[in-house]
Amino acid sequence: MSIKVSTSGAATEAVQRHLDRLVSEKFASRLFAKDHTLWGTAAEDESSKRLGWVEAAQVSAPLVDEVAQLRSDLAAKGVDRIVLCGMGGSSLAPEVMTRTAGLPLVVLDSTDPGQVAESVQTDLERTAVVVSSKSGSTLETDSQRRSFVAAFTEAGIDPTERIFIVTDPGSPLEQASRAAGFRVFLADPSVGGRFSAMTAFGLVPAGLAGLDLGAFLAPVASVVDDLEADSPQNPGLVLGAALAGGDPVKTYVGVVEQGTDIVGFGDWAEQLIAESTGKEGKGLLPVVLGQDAPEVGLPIPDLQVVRLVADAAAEPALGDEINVSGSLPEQMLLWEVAVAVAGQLLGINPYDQPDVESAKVAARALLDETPAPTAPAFTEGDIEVRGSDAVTANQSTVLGAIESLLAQLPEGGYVAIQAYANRLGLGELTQIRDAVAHRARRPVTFGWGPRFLHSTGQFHKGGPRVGVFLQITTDSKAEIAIPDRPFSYGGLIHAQAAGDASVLADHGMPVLQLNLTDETGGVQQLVRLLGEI
Ligand SMILES: O=P(O)(O)OC[C@H]1O[C@H](O)[C@H](O)[C@@H](O)[C@@H]1O
Repeated sequence: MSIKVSTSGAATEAVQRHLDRLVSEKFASRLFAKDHTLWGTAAEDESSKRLGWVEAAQVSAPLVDEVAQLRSDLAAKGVDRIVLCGMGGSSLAPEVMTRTAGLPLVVLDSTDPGQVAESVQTDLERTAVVVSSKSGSTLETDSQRRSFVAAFTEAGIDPTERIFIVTDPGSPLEQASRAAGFRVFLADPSVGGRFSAMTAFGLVPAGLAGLDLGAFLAPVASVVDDLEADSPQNPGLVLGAALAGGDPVKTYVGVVEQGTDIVGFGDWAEQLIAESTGKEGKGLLPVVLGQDAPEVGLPIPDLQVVRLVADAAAEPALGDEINVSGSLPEQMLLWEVAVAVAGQLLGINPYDQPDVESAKVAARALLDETPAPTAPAFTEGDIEVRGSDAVTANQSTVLGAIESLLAQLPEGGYVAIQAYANRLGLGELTQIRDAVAHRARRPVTFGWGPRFLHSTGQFHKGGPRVGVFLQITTDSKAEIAIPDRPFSYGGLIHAQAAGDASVLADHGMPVLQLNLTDETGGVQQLVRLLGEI
C-alpha cells in the first residue's frame, strides 16, 4: 500500500473509538458500492445523486486520449498558454495537480479587476481557455467567459477555436455554448464539485496544461482496493476517524506540508473538508499552516495537526498528530473517503452546501440596489476602517481595531482573514496571517476572496459561530468592465465582500473591514503595522 496514515496520542484514541464499528458495519465496501444510506435519511436525497466519485478515475479513462489530442492540436497552432476560469470545485483540483507537476496553468478564480486584466490581456495569440462550471451559472465564471469571448473577438481570433467548456449535461452553459459553436466536455453529474478532481473538471485543464493524465490516474486502481476494504488497515477509515472521531471533536485541522512533493494540497483540501462538513453548527475547518506557523507550537487543544510527509511509515506521527503520505491522486481519493467517514461521524450530509447561497444573494442584492457607500469609521494612511460597532467603537488606529476584533474571540474561536484582492500581484499580504496568529494564539485562516466563498465560505456561515472576520478589500488600480453586464469587476468584488460581511454580521459574528484605497501602499502599510504586534 503506498498510502500511509500514522496517528499518535489523541488521534489514535479517536481511531480506536470508531474503527471496529466502521469495519463491522462495512462502511468502506458500502461506500464504494454507492450505498447512499450511510449518512442518514435526511441526506439520502442528495447522497443518492452524488456518489459517482468513487469510480471517477475509471469512468474518466476516455478523456486521457481526447485531451492529449486537443493539446497537440493546440500546440501545432502555437497555442501553449492555458487559462482556467472556474471557482471552487471547478478550479482547485487542477490547480494542485499542475502545481505539483510544475506545469504552468493560469487559474483565474477571481473578480479582482487587476487579476482579471492580467489573465485576459496577456499573450492572447497563444492562449486557450477552459471555462469550467458544473452548474453553468456561477457569476464569476460567467463574467470571465464573457471577458475572454470579447478579448478574442477584438483580437481577431475566433473564440470557439480557443475556449473550451467543461460543465454538466443539461446546464445552461452547455446549451448556450453548443448553440454558439463551442466545444463542450461533459462531466459526470453524479459527482459533486469538490469531489470532481478525477472527472473532466480536474482532467481537462490539467491535461491541456501538460499533465500526463494516464500516468496521473494509474495509481488510483490499486488504491481503490485499499480504500474499499472493510479492514482496520483501511487508511480512509483511519484518517476519517482520526479527524472527526475525537471526544470532543477537534474543530480545526492544521494542514502542514512537510516533505511531501505535493504543492498546495491544503488549498484543495480546504474546500473538500470545510464545505463538506461545515454545516448545522458543526464541522471541521482546515487551517493551512507553514511548518513554523505559530499555531503549530502553541497549546491549542482543538487543533488537530496533520502533516503531509514523504513517508509516514518512516516518519510516524508524534504527540497527538497525524502524518500522511502518498502521491497526489492517491491522497485525493484518501481524503475524499476520510471526509465521507467524517460526515457520518459528525452526523451531517457531506454532499450539500446549504449556506453558500446566502452570500451570493446578498451580493446580487447590493449590485441591484447600488447603495451609497457608507463612510468609514476612520481612515489611517491608505486604510479605511469599517466594521461591526463592537469592533470599531472607540478605535482610531488600524492596530487598535484589529486588537479590538481579536478581543471578541469567543472560547474555541478562530480568526478568518478574507482578502478580496489580486492574489497574484499582492501575495505578500499572506504575511499578516502568522502575525495575527501570533497575537490571537488561536487558529487563523487566510482566504482570497471571492475564491474562499466557494471553499471555506460554507463553514464560516454554516459551522460553529465562533469566527471573527478580518475582511480586506482594495480599490484596485485597474478597473475593467464585464461585457454586457450593468456592473464592473470592481463593483462586483466590492459587492461580494460587502454581501458576505452582511451575512456574517447577521449571524452575530464580528467583522472588521479594511479597505485599501491604494492597493500597493495599503498592503505595505498593513504588513508593516502587523509586524509591530
Ligand atoms: O462549478 P460551479 O457550478 O461553477 O460551482 C463552483 C462552486 O460554486 C459554489 O460555491 C459551490 O459551493 C462550490 O461547491 C462549487 O465548487
